[in-house]
Amino acid sequence: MSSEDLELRREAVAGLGRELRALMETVARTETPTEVLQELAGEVKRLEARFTGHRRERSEIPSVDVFPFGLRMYSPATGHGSAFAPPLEIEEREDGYIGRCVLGVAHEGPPGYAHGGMSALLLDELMGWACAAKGLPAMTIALDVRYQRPVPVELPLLLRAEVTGIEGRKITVDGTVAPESDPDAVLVAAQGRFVAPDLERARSLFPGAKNYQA
Ligand SMILES: CCCCCCCCCCCCCCCC(=O)SCCNC(=O)CCNC(=O)[C@H](O)C(C)(C)COP(=O)(O)OP(=O)(O)OC[C@H]1O[C@@H](n2cnc3c(N)ncnc32)[C@H](O)[C@@H]1OP(=O)(O)O
Repeated sequence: MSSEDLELRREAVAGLGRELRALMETVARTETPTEVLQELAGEVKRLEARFTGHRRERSEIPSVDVFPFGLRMYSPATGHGSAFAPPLEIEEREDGYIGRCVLGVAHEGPPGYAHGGMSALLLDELMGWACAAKGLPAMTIALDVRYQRPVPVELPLLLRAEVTGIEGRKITVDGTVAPESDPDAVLVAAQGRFVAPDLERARSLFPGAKNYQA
């Protein structure tokens, strides 16, 4: 695919993702009549049939992605093509990574607050980016999440992740979730342990990743 075609496709994937997220939020909030819901289910099913062409296999890397060090368009945390992702917008800083997002009612656990799994998901992802920035694309082996205060939905959030230790292929990372307006008022604090798989293990886990060098 030419670079212009790739850019166009990424824009199309992101555009569809944006509309799907808006739809998920509407669905999670609606009290529309039952018969309308029944009709809409049929319409959505018909829409699904319009996704023709190649359907990627389990381990296949999407044509719009850069794996393992880059863009993941369908990541449930950062993917602009994902209906489920907030999506988390991430930015590299000198001391690690920060992420920004606003969660919706579709991400609710307790009414008005985010599901605890969402905080864990977003922190896990951001911590993974912090590992990759050290040249160690890694997988989580442990995640200790402390929920200090509930995370309101519809509130701009600031997430931080910082590598605190590297021992061979093992990495420890600290992460937090806070309101963007008050970054010191930590709502969730986490510590993650990651392992960068060795080359042989990485090749067998991710057969779709071409030309990967450790
Ligand atoms: C081709 C491209 C490649 C790219 C590379 C990956 C990129 C990836 C991108 C993911 C994008 C981010 C997304 C968010 C992060 C997820 O969500 S990751 C998904 C959740 N995590 C998992 O599924 C991981 C499951 N665990 C595993 O598959 C294996 O443990 C791993 C992580 C592949 C490591 O396997 P390995 O390379 O064979 O490591 P191994 O030699 O057994 O162990 C190395 C050291 O780590 C320790 N260790 C390993 N596993 C564990 C464990 N589970 N518990 C405790 N200690 C452990 C060992 O004891 C050993 O310690 P030492 O003896 O050296 O002191």
